[in-house]
Amino acid sequence: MAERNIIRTMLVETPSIPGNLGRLATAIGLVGVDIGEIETVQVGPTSTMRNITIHCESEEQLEEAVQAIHDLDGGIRLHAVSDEVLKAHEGGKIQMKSRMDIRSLADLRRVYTPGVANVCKVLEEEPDKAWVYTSIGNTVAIVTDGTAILGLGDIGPIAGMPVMEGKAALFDRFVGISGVPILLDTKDPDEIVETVKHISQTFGGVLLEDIGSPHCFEVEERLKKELKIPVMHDDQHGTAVVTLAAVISACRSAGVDLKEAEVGQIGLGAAGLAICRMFKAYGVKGVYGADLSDDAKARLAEYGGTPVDSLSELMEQCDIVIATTGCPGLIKPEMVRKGQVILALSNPKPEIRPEEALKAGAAYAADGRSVNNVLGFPGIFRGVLNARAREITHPMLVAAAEAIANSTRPGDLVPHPLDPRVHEAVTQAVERVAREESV
Ligand SMILES: NC(=O)c1ccc[n+]([C@@H]2O[C@H](COP(=O)([O-])OP(=O)(O)OC[C@H]3O[C@@H](n4cnc5c(N)ncnc54)[C@H](O)[C@@H]3O)[C@@H](O)[C@H]2O)c1
Ligand SMILES: O=C(O)C[C@H](O)C(=O)O
Ligand SMILES: [Mg+2]
Repeated sequence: MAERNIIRTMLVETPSIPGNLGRLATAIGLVGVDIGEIETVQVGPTSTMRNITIHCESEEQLEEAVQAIHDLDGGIRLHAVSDEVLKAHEGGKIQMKSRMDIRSLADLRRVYTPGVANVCKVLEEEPDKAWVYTSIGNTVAIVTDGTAILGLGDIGPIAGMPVMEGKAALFDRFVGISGVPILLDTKDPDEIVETVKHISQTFGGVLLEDIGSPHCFEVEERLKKELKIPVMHDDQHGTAVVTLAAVISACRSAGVDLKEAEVGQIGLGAAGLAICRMFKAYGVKGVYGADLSDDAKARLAEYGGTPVDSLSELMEQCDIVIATTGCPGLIKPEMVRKGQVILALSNPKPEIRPEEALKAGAAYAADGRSVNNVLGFPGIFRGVLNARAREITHPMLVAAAEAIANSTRPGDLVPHPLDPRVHEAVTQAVERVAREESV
């Protein structure tokens, strides 16, 4: 099936004559557009108004659908076409809310002055109690400099805010953590590190998001060293955790020993390099990697991977291929080898669509919508915050990957992100390792 990323809602009026809705649906379907929800908004004496959600491959296809409805006779009328996704973003996706009700003067005095002063004094004497008497221990900064927003590139922090708000919404929804987006107007590693250090007391942890390579490596390493709270670059380690989980599942289903498999990676930036490091540490012997940048390939070699110059050579050689380039359509169906596992993880569009890869002979294929770090980062942070761990360690990440793989139904590569059990399983696994490490 083709990628249908353009989602619109059409407000259509149909005269109340049986068969009209069928004619309308047929006209839309004939131009190749998918129909999603249909909501009846008004039933009048002579006609019915409905909101019809459609999923299109391109703007041209959307135009064709609009024209097809205009061409219908019998009084069917298209009143409006709206972008519901854009509309859903009006006002933003998150907000800071009070957990206390303030209705009486007594409430006011408890929440605010003078009552609050006593709490301040308690914390002055014992700052550690901030984890009990403030929201710090349940709040994570989501920090970006806007340099690698999804696969859209260096589009700046403001353009990246919808992604950061999305991550905050996921934190809240899956593990009850308050995520606070922080947009940095600098790409300079020294300035990023200094800024995050100066604001870090506000938070129980720091999630670095969509910070491009190679400066993301230095930024994360320095912050991990200099801060007393857990820091994780999601695009590196969140992605590596989920990728390892998907590959463990694929190998289980196929009866293949992952350690003996040949793994090929296309794109060795933040995500790609961390995946290589994770696989090598897991004991995978053959990790091969291609990238446009020689520096990126040199970094792969430092971690024990083998750089490869040609994409087709890599595709030919490897049992498992993982792409994180941000380059849609980079893998052509004719490059796919029968029986391969293909994870084309770039968002918003993959290097090859799973349907295409499977048709071309892949045994398992997935894209970045399902093999997505949303399966990892919420539970990883919940786990370390529960245990009050000061850092996120490699054994915690491996435990998270195994928890995700163990929560996967036979035949699937990863669990569904809306299944609360996966976030609970990751939380418990990470918390257990964190507590073991602290004794
Ligand atoms: N599914 C997920 O959970 C997930 C997580 C993180 C990143 N990603 C996706 O991975 C992609 C990369 O993200 P990143 O943070 O690693 O970015 P990045 O900029 O750090 O790395 C991208 C790398 O790909 C290389 N590259 C670009 N075009 C290439 C080509 N044609 N052939 C070979 N190499 C090429 C670049 O040189 C760079 O080293 C993005 O599209 C992002 O959405 C997905
Ligand atoms: O944001 C996502 O959906 C995953 C990942 O962090 C990415 O940058 O693509
Ligand atoms: Mg990201």
